[in-house]
Amino acid sequence: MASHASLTSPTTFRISHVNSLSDEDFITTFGNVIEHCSLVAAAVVSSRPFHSLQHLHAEICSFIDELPVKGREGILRSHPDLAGRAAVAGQLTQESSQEQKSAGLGNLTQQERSNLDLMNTSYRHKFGFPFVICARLNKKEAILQGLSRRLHNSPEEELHTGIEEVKKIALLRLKNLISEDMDSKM
Ligand SMILES: NC(=O)N[C@H]1NC(=O)NC1=O
Repeated sequence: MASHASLTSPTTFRISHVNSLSDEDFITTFGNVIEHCSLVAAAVVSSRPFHSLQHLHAEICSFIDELPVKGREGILRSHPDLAGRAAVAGQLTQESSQEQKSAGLGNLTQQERSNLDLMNTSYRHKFGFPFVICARLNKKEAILQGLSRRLHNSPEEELHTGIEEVKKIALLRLKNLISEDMDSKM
């Protein structure tokens, strides 16, 4: 089973190349670093030049942190349920599909699937957004345990925790797209 940061991407860019992309190409390339939220890439494009992958990630995180509650909830709502309807219908983004597979979510027992479905539904009902966790940093057992535990949290705690998970997902997606080599000084 794959562990974190081990998913491969066909192309990795040097940070100098990232800084030289047209705005349009930058948004196309980084448009799904935050799932279905190309607005985030469009927002940080004007912060170039970035001196490193971490710098780009920090700009993305600051933009998200400055959003009002509705905006941060919207980011969470842009994520598909883990092993949910979109996954079953084969409608996940390539990134999400790989991440969910790496956690073993493509390989659930019937019992695990029905637990996950029930808890995903309860979670959405309680908080109004889906349960979000960085699948590449967790195996399916940890995801099920985390979901069961987090269901007891307050909406404020879950908004915070979900967004922190989105930032972890974004960092790993960026690592798939940008090489961290000697060139990362620009
Ligand atoms: N619901 C949810 O956590 N989805 C996400 N997690 C992840 O690692 N990739 C996703 O799409």
